Amino acid sequence: MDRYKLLKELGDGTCGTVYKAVNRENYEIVAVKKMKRKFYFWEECVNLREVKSLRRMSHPNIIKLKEVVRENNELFFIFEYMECNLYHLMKERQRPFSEEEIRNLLTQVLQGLAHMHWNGYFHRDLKPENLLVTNDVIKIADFGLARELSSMPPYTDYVSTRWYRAPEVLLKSSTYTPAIDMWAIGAVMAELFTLCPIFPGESEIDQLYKICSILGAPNWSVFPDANNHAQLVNICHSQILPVNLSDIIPNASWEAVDLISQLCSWDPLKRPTAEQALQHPFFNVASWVPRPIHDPLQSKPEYTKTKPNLELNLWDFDSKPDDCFLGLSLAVNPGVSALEMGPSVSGGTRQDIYFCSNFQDHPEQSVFWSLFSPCRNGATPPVDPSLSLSFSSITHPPIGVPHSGSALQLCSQEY
Ligand SMILES: Nc1ncnc2c1ncn2[C@@H]1O[C@H](COP(=O)(O)OP(=O)(O)OP(=O)(O)O)[C@@H](O)[C@H]1O
Repeated sequence: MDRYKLLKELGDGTCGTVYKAVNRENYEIVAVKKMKRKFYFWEECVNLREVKSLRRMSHPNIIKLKEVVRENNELFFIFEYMECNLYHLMKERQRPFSEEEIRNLLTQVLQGLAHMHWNGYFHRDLKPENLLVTNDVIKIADFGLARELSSMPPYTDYVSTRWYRAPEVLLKSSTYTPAIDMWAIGAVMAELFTLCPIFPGESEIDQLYKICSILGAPNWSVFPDANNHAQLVNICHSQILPVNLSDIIPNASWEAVDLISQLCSWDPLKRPTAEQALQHPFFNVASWVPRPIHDPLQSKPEYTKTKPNLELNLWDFDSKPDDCFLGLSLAVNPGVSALEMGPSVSGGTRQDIYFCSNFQDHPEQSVFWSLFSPCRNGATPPVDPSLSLSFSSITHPPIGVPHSGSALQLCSQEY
C-alpha cells in the first residue's frame, strides 16, 4: 500500500472506510476502501472468489475494482474514484432534477443493472449512497460488501437503509429475484423527482406500512411464503387504497409516473426488468437522444483494459457457480424470463387513508411523509436505521403538503 497516499476520508461504511488516495507511481486518483475486519489468512478471503464475476461485469456504469491488496492482515480495495454519490447530490440540490437529467441518470443505472442481471447477479442494496457520480456519469457501487464480508447475520438487515427494500424482502420471502433491484430503482426514481424518499420507513413494519399507504394493500397471493403476513394484514387495513402517484410526484410526466408505478409494483413479476424498463416510453421521448454507453472516465476499449492487479490471485479460485461476490449475492439464472413487463399500474382512485382522514381536504397537491423531515435537503438527519420500533409504538406520520419545488410544508395534525 506504499504506492498509495491517502488524501482524505470519503465515507465510513459498515464494513470499510473509504479514502480518496493518489497512486504515487502514476498520480492516478483512486478510492481506497480499507476493510474494518482483519484478514489473517488468504483462506478467509475465499468468499472473494466471486471477484472474478465483477471482473466479468466490466461496464461503464459499474464501479471498477482496480486492485485488491492484503497487507499486514488488512484488506484494501482500490476502486476508480468518483466525485460524489447520489445521496449527496440530492441533498445539496436546491431545485428538482429536470426530467431529462433524471432520464440520463436512470438510463445509465439501468444499463449497468441490465448488464449485472444479464451476468446472473443482483445487487440487493441499491440506494442513492451506492450510486456514485462524476459529472454526468453515474455508476453502481458497493456490491454488498457488508453482506458478504460481515460476520454476523442478520447484519445486512441492520446496516442498509430499508427505504429501498422491496416488499418481498421485507416480508422475508424465500425467493428473491433481480426484481428487488427494480423496486429500489423505482424508489430512487421517485426520489429524484421529489428529493424526498418515497417510503422512509422507521422500522421494517413501518416500511411495509408506508408502502401500503401509497400502493394500497397487496394481493396476498403474491407472497405465499411470507412469514409475517399477520403483522402486515394488521397494518394494511383493508381501507387502505392506493393513492395517485401523480399527486405524490406532481413534477413527473405521465410516462415517469407510469414507470415508477411499474417498478414499485407489489408483485415482483409485474416489475419490468432493467432491459424492459429501458424500453419504457419514459425513455422514448422524441426530442431526447439516448446517451451512448461511453464512459469518458474509461476511455480504453474493453479488450485493452488491464485486469485488476490482485495481490491475492482471486481469479483462480474454483469454478463453482457463483453464489456471492462482495455481496453480489444470490446469483440468479440470467434467463429472467419470468419477469415480464407489468401492466400499467396507477390510476388508483384517491380515497381516504385511514390514518389521515383529511387527506381529501387537500387540493391536488403532492403528498410526502413528513416524519422527521426525511427530505434529502432537510435539516433533520434521517432516523437511525437500526431503530426498530414495534408497530404499536409508531405514531403514524402526518402527511406533508409541500410548496411547489422541493420545499416541504409539514402537516401538523396528529393522528
Ligand atoms: N469509488 C469511490 N469513489 C468515491 N467515493 C466512494 C467510492 N466508493 C465508495 N465511496 C464513498 O464511500 C461511501 C461508503 O462506501 P461503501 O458504500 O462502499 O462502503 P460500505 O462499508 O459498504 O458502506 P455501507 O454501509 O453503505 O454498506 C460511499 O457512500 C461513497 O460516498
